[in-house]
Amino acid sequence: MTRYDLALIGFGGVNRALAELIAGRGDALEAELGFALRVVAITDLRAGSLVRTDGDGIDLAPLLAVAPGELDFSAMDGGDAEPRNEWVIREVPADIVAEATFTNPMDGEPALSHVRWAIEAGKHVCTTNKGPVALHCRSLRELARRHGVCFEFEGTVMSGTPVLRTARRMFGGLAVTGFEGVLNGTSNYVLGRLESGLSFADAVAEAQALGYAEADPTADIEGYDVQLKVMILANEVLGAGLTRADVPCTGISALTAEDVRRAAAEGLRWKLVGSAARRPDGTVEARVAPVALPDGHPLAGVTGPVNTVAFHTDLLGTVTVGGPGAGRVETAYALLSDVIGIHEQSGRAVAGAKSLQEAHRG
Ligand SMILES: NC(=O)C1=CN([C@@H]2O[C@H](COP(=O)(O)OP(=O)(O)OC[C@H]3O[C@@H](n4cnc5c(N)ncnc54)[C@H](OP(=O)(O)O)[C@@H]3O)[C@@H](O)[C@H]2O)C=CC1
Ligand SMILES: N[C@@H](CC=O)C(=O)O
Repeated sequence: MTRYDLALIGFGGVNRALAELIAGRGDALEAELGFALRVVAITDLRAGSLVRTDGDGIDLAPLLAVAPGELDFSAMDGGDAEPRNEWVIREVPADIVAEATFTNPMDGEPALSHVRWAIEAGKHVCTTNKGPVALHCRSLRELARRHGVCFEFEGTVMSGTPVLRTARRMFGGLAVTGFEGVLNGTSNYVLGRLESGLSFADAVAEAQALGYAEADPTADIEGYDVQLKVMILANEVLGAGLTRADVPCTGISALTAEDVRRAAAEGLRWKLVGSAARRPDGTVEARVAPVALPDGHPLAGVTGPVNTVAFHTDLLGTVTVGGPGAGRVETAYALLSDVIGIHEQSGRAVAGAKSLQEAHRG
């Protein structure tokens, strides 16, 4: 039976939920997926680092019993008060690094370094962190290719909803000409709560408590989170090569509760829409802006933390993908789907190597 040893970098909502998945249904996953998962290292800004590479690795249940803000690895066997990220990523023997620290829309750090260190150390990486993917995907992919490892990031767009894999695997032979979508769970949740009478501040606080918001919710409200997601989608699906400067961005902070309620009374729904379209000269135009959509519009009915993106294609017309856009468990599932993707690719690599050996022998 194959086993993957995981190092979790950042132990907030998402990686904690991944640990819960592994602790709660590891055996069922093993039976269904054909591989076991063992967590051998965890680092976190506040909790420090914890490394156990013997036996079953880190015993997750006692950690998960401690409230998130109160975890302290320093007194534990294999623990340290410092988050020794570089040492853990480079030196601790793990197969896969799961990166889920905060998204930095300016330069992608510290996650960019975490991803680079892992790849340089010959480890597969999966991340939900939009910074390194939106800003440095091409160079990280090339680095991963050179080191023969996988670089996976399904959770960076629409959380656990498999929009990137759908576009990559299912759109072969189609020309995608553009897309538009509701791509941020927090702002969409906030707009809905404003409509039902809540204040802006209370609606944002709810989204934070529910695990939808970024560590700094300004990114959700001012649209930077969607800007990164539009870059990732456009670069992956349209081959665009967009930078932040190419994606003008307006968030929802200028909208008042009164604006939202008045629009609703007139049959309009304010949505924060991210879009990209191929111009006739082949370049790609993209933007993020709030739009008041008429009730019948396919994106007008997208509520709460749900996200939806409509891809425009030549052969199928519009293809719409929808599902959870935020949430701890939903995003942890994206990491699990990345691990499954790594398993499939490793399987293919092993099968390829075997058939090559067989060809040489034969
Ligand atoms: N939650 C969601 O719905 C989704 C989240 N994402 C992305 O996933 C990532 C994680 O999200 P989430 O778990 O919700 O965020 P959290 O803020 O809950 O967790 C991030 C954790 O990483 C820790 N951390 C920050 N910097 C470092 C560092 N340098 N070294 C070690 N640990 C560090 C934080 O510590 P401290 O709290 O002390 O700062 C925190 O515990 C983010 O990049 C987010 O954008 C993507 C899709 C959906
Ligand atoms: N803060 C983000 C989380 C997922 O990327 C959102 O609200 O959509």
